[in-house]
Amino acid sequence: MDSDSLLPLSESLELPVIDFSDQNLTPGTSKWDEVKADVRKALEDYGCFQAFVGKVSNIELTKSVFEAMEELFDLPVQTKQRNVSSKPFHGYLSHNLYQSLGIEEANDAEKVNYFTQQLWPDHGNKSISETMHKFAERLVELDLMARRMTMESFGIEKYLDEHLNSTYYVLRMMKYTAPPDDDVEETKLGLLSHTDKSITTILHQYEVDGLEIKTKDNKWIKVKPSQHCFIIMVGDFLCALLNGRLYSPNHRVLMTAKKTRYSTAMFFVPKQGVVIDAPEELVDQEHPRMFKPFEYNEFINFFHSEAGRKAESALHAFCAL
Ligand SMILES: O=C(O)CCC(=O)C(=O)O
Ligand SMILES: [Fe+2]
Repeated sequence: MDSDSLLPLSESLELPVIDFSDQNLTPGTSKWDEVKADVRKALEDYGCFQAFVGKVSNIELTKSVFEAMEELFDLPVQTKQRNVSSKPFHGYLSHNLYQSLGIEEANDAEKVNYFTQQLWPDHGNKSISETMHKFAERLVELDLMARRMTMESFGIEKYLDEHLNSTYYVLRMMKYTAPPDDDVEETKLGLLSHTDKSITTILHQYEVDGLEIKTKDNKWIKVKPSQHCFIIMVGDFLCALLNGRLYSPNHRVLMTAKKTRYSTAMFFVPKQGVVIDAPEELVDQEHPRMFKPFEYNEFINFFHSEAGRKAESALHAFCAL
């Protein structure tokens, strides 16, 4: 087991919750600027926060997503293995307690149909396709707000359109089997500590907890599942794009409850060929350039190499100046 297991779990710390439920949350309003300041502060402090999206708007949708996941993961392994992609680690994955299915560009209805047709070649699955598509659209909406706020808060909003146009989306659905009934922490690890190889990620836990975020002073914060919140997190590429001004937090899944756990993660990722380079506005004497420009796939290839897997931070090992 890595040294992470020795770190204390903070009982008192909780991730900040920021209210995104106001229908009038639009750029240029004072409400927008208020929320933007909270987002900036939370991302500086924790690299992530919980976005509260309202008491009612979300419940039906997340319930349908949960039911869809139960149906999907109940399929035979050979069927789930038909969820393949030309890109590595984008399709069905399974190890220890963890299994996951992936939908590329889940905000595009045709791509979601393609996914259900991989699993049900005769006629797909209309209801699951519609649910996952609607869910992805909702997450994209939320991400666009958070990313606009973040870029505005660093005074680089003039690059926003270019930045958003160079992004695509991957939705992953995850199921973690209940751990064995023993007191060994290692057997409860659903997902090893990592930083996300994304620009941003939006996570959601369905009923059962497990997600833990590492603070800057090396404590684990356990995030309680909430029907009304999504966790928005900085990934390695946003860290590089912002010249290290925000950091991508380490996080893991520890299955302390003896229950099956479902979660979803929407990854916002640079498109093929996009070069990540911090704009000049973020480089000055106080903030010297931290990373050399790099292309997404080159970094991913490094990340999956022996050296990348061994590195404490693949991002720093790959392109720190
Ligand atoms: O299952 C979770 O809550 C976290 C998943 C995660 O961190 C990931 O897929 O990168
Ligand atoms: Fe992650």
